Amino acid sequence: MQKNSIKRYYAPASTGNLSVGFDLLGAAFAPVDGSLLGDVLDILGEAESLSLTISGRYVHQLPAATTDNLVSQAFYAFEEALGKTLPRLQLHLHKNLPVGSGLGSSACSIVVAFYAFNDYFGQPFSQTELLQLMATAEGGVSGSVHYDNVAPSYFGGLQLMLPDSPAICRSLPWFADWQVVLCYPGTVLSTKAAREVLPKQLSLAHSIKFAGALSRFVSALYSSDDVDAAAALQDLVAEPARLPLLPELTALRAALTDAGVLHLGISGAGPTLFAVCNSSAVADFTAQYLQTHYAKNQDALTVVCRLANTGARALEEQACN
Ligand SMILES: Nc1ncnc2c1ncn2[C@@H]1O[C@H](COP(=O)(O)OP(=O)(O)OP(=O)(O)O)[C@@H](O)[C@H]1O
Ligand SMILES: N[C@@H](CCO)C(=O)O
Repeated sequence: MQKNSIKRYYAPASTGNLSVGFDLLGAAFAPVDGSLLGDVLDILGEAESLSLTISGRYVHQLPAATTDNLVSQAFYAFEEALGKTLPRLQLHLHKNLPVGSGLGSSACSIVVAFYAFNDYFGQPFSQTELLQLMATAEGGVSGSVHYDNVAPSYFGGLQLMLPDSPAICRSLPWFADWQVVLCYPGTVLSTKAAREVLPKQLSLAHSIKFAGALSRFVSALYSSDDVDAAAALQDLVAEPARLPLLPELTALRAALTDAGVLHLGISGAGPTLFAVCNSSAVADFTAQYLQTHYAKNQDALTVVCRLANTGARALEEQACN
């Protein structure tokens, strides 16, 4: 029997904001146990028309029509940006991230799709062009263009957005001993809805405080000052407005701070929470604590992670009959 090879691509989960940098900071994460946490896209071959099949733990949270899937939409956006008709692909998405979770689920599917198409069709777009296409697609979902999920999912690491500079974002240092526990409770919170509650304006004093906290965090990273970096992790923009959507946060933060957690914050637009820890013992305790006190149903997901040093990539080619 003849064997065909399928092309397999992966992009990691991400946390936008990282509390201190609303819309300007984002990090990609990978489980400490070496497993993958993100969506996988297979290009099975070419066909007369575009097709998309989907499997995975969170397939039930996706729109029923595959034409509404961001992966299908990414194909047509990629083709339109290229300005020429492309061969139709047979695609299969492994939907491993929960939708409307704050784990950058939409960004993850978008990133893996654009990355895969660019690789498959011979890299017609530069990294910056591809990032812009990803951000535009993400903006179509959330209602406004922000790079803090697509950039880390594409490049990996902790990314600072610099939208007015040619590179759009830059990688920041991180602390080797920092682990991040991600806990998705199993309930859906749409990014669009969580953005509608945000303040439309900030006062001058508030803007200065926000800029000061982000500058303090970035400066602490470059100075290898983990104590000051942890102290700077304060959300002065989104959290006050979103707290009514996540009423458990205050009590969880108090309990986990007592247990040695450096910071507990909202991952992206929520409802996932992220906890920064500087030892495996505290991270493991935190994962158990959040799973017991924050997880709400069978869709819940709690993972102890480290920063993902690599972002979107091709996985080893798979042989199939
Ligand atoms: N492949 C896909 N992955 C994720 N969402 C998809 C996909 N295809 C279509 N969608 C739709 O896109 C929307 C994604 O919503 P939203 O941006 O709130 O989720 P999210 O990306 O998980 O959140 P966040 O950006 O806060 O992490 C949903 O309406 C969902 O049905
Ligand atoms: N910065 C975005 C991230 C969404 O995941 C927000 O908080 O709305």
